[in-house]
Amino acid sequence: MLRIAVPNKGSLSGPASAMLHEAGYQQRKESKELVLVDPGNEVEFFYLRPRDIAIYVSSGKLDIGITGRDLLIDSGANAEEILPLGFARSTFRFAAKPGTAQGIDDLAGRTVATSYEGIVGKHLADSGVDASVIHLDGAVETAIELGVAQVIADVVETGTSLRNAGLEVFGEPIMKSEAIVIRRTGADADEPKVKQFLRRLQGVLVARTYVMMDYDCRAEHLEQAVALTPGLESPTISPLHNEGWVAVRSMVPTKDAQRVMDDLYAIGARAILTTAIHACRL
Ligand SMILES: Nc1ncnc2c1ncn2[C@@H]1O[C@H](COP(=O)(O)OP(=O)(O)OP(=O)(O)O)[C@@H](O)[C@H]1O
Ligand SMILES: O=P(O)(O)OC[C@H]1O[C@H](OP(=O)(O)OP(=O)(O)O)[C@H](O)[C@@H]1O
Ligand SMILES: [Mg+2]
Repeated sequence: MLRIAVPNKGSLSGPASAMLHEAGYQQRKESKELVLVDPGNEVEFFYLRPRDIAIYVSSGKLDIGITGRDLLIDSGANAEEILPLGFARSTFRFAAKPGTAQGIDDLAGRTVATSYEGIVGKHLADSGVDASVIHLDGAVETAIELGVAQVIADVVETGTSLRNAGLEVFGEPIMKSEAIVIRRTGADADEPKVKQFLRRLQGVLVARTYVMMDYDCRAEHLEQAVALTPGLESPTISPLHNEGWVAVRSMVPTKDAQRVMDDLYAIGARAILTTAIHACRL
C-alpha cells in the first residue's frame, strides 16, 4: 500500500482532495476522518495538518505527501518537491504600515511577526540583516496594530487581508508557493507505485489545462494550421471524403483555445470544435 499524507484543513485541503478524487482515488466523506484506505487502488490516505506533512514524509513512515512549497521549506524537513500541483498559489512577502519600510535593510533592529520562522530566519540571515522574529500561529496582519511587531511576513494571495489591516507589501517577494507533492529526499524515484500515482496526478493537471480541438482545413493550409495547433506530440491528420480537405485533432492549452480558434478560422479552417479532456496519461 502506498501511504499518502493529505492536508486535513486550510487552503490546501479541499483542492487536494478534489484532485485526488479526479485522479480516481476514494476520498473521505467527512472532515473528521483521519485515515482512509482505498483497497482498489492500494493506497492509504492520512489526513494530517498541512504543517506536519513534511515531517511525516521525511521520517519515511509515509511515502508521499501533498503540502505547500512554503510549508516544506519552512519545516527544514528532509523531503523534496517532486511535482507542482498548480493550486493554493501564493507569494510570501514582507508587509508594514505604508511608508515605514522600503526594503529588507530597513528591518535591522526591528521585529518581524510570522507563522513561517524558518523561511524568514533564513532569508534574513542570507541577507545579513539582524532583526528579531516572533512566531504567531495566524492572523499575523493584526500584530502591527497591536504593537507586537513593526513588520510581518506572510502568505499573500489577493492582498485583501493586508489591505483590510492597512498594510502594504515592500521589498522583493521572499518566495512563490503552490501545492506540491513531496517525497523523502533521496527516496527511490523509480518506485512503480509512486510513478503510477504521479502519472495519475499529471493526467489530472493536463486534463485541467488542455482541451481537445478538432477542425477541418484545406490540405494546402495544413502546415499553417498545424503551426497553430502543434499539440503535445504531433496532431492527428485524417483524410476527409471531400477531396483536398483534411481533419485535424490536437491538444491545445485551454487559455489559448479561443484565440487559436479565431486564427484557424482566419486561415480557412471550418467545423472547429473544442471538447473537454476528462482524464489522460501522456
Ligand atoms: N489565501 C491563500 N491563498 C492561497 N494559498 C494559501 C492561502 N492561505 C494559505 N495558503 C497556503 O496554504 C498553506 C498553509 O496551510 P495552512 O494550514 O496554514 O492553511 P490556511 O489556508 O492558512 O488555513 P488556516 O490558517 O485556516 O488553518 C501554505 O502552503 C500557504 O501558502
Ligand atoms: O491575500 P489574501 O487573499 O488575503 O490571502 C492571504 C491570507 O490568507 C491566509 O490567512 P488565513 O485565512 O489562512 O488566516 P490565518 O492568517 O489565520 O492563517 C494568509 O495567512 C493571509 O492572511
Ligand atoms: Mg492560515
